[in-house]
Amino acid sequence: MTILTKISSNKMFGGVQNVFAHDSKELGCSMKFAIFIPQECGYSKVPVIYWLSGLECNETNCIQKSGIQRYAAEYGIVIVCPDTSPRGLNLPGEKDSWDFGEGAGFYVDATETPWNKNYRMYSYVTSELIDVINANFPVIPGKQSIMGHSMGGHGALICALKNPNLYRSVSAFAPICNPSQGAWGKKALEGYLGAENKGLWPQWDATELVKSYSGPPIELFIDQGAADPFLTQLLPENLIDACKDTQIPAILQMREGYDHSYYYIATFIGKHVAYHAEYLCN
Ligand SMILES: N[C@@H](CCC(=O)N[C@@H](CSC=O)C(=O)NCC(=O)O)C(=O)O
Repeated sequence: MTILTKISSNKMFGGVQNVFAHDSKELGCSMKFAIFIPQECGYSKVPVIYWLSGLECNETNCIQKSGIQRYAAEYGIVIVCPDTSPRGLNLPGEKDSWDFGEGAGFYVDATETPWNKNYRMYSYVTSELIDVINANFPVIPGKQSIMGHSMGGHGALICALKNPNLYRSVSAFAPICNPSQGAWGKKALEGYLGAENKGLWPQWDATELVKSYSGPPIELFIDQGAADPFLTQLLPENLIDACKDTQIPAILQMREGYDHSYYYIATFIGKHVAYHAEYLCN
C-alpha cells in the first residue's frame, strides 16, 4: 500500500488542486505529484490526463502557469502532473547542469551508471504512478490520456508509442521530436543510455519509434509555436516526415508568433483538454 502525504490543497473551479508526496519504489526516493480533482469526483469516477513537464520543471509548473484546471473542471477530468526526475539522491553530477540530472529525467529508464538505479522516469510514469492514482483517487482505470511540454512532450509521445493501448490519446506542446538529433536530446541519451550505446537510442526517440511502429492506429497531436527559439533542435519536421512515411496520422498545429513558454501553453491548453475529452468523455 502506498502512503500519500498531502503537501498542499486548494479549492479551485469547484474542485481541488492537491500536491502529494509518496515513496517511489521505481525511483528509490520520495516523489511529489500534483493532482487536480474536479467536483464530479464527489459522486463518480472520471477519466484522467497525465501531464509531463519539461526541463527545469517540477510538479508545480503546469498547475501554477497553464490554467489547465479551468478546462479540467469543465470536462470533469482529473489532471496528474508528476515531477520531472528523482530528487534528493545526491548522485555525482546530478545538479551540475540544468538540462541533465535533477529536473531533467527525460522520461527514460537509464542504463548507464550511476543513473540506472533511480533514473527510471519511464517506468514510473507508465506503471507505478498509474497504479498509485488508480488505487487512491476516483479515476476510471484505463480511461487515461497523456500530454506534455518540450522534454515532457517527448515523454508523452514515447509513453504512448511504446504502449499503444495504455492511453486513449496523446498530445504535445513544442515536443523534442527527434532527441538523437538535437542538443538537449543527445546530452540526455548519451548520459542516461551511453554515448557508445547508440543501438539503444531508437527505443527512446519518438521519431525512431514512429518509423518502427506496428501497433493499432494512433494519432499524434503536435502543437508548436512558430517563434519558439528552440525550434531548430525540437525538429517537428522529422517526426512529421516519419509519420507521413508510415501513414501514422499526425496533426502539426503551428501557432504564429508564439514561443516556448507557459504563456504559449496557457493560450492553447484548453484546445488540448478538449481534444483529449473527445477520446475520454464520449
Ligand atoms: N534555462 C533554459 C530554458 C529552460 C526552459 O525553457 N524550460 C522549459 C522547458 S524546456 C524543455 O524541456 C520550461 O518549461 N521551463 C519552466 C517554466 O515554468 O517556464 C535556458 O536557459 O535556455
